[in-house]
Amino acid sequence: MGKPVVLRLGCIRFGQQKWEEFSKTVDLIVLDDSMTRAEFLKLLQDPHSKLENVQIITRTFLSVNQTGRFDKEIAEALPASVKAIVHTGAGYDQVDVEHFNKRGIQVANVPDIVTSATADNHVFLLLGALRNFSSGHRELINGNWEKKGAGCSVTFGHDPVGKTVGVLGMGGIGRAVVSRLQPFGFEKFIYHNRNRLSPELEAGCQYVSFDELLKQADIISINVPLSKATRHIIDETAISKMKDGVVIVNTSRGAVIDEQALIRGLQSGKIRTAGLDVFEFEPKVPQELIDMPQVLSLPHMGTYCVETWQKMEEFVVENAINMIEEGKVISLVPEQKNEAWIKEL
Ligand SMILES: O=CC(=O)O
Repeated sequence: MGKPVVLRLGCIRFGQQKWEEFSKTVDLIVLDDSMTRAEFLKLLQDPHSKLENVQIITRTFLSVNQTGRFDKEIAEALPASVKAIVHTGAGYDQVDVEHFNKRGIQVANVPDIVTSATADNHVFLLLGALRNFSSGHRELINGNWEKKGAGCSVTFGHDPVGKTVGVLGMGGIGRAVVSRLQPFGFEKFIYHNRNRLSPELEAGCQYVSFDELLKQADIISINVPLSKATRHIIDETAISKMKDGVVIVNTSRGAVIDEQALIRGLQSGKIRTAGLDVFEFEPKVPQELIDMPQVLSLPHMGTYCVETWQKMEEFVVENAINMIEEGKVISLVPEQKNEAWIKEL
């Protein structure tokens, strides 16, 4: 029997050693970076192409630039040999799981490894937005400190004291954000999830409805995955229910917020400041958001730490090895866990 065939989409940055060892045990296919979606689809459908027997496909977030989303069209075009898609990241919104389900293809992500780095990034943006550090940073970079003197024209920020943080999405990352923020002296932590957590996981945070969270929070910390249910969950209506001068922090996915509504909210002052790592149409960022000094922004760097990234890339290999040896990935995405065909494996 030949070696298992693995297709890797996207490049490896820090986990080369593990990938190199792995590549000795499999037939690893790496496609050219310049490949387009049309070329990828053509290759998948060609019965004589090198992808004919591929069993496992690993992909990175940025490989979407070559292949586009892993949607119905790709799911249906995959050769029958494909048994698993392993995504290098926690958020797998680029993969429409239902269509892979229909074909009995397992989908895996990298859940826990990203938690600390993403939560650190969130806390940086939250404190930075609360303190209006983006405004100060721009004054310094633009030379206004020297010209105008101490304080120049920076807008003052606010203390954590007396403020309520509303956490939308208290999964692993939301909880890590709360535990990091607790020593800073915030007044209260409230959260909203589809389901209430156990008291142990709540760790002193109060469970509230979505509307109550919007109404009570001085700072809204967004940590929900992007899905049909959460796309534009923060829209014009939601923003209108928030406190005047609210701070919004988003490190999950841009499309959780209606970006145009966010811009209007910032322009009117309803939203005082925002800390953003993610944008609705990445890598495109609206000029309004770039120009506003009250927006502290990063180009989706939540997991960009050498150590975290290396572990993510290595975990993808572990998932692939488990698939080869046991017929199952390690970290199956939650929506597949109760599928009958999975239970039979
Ligand atoms: O955005 C990063 C991730 O989903 O891991």
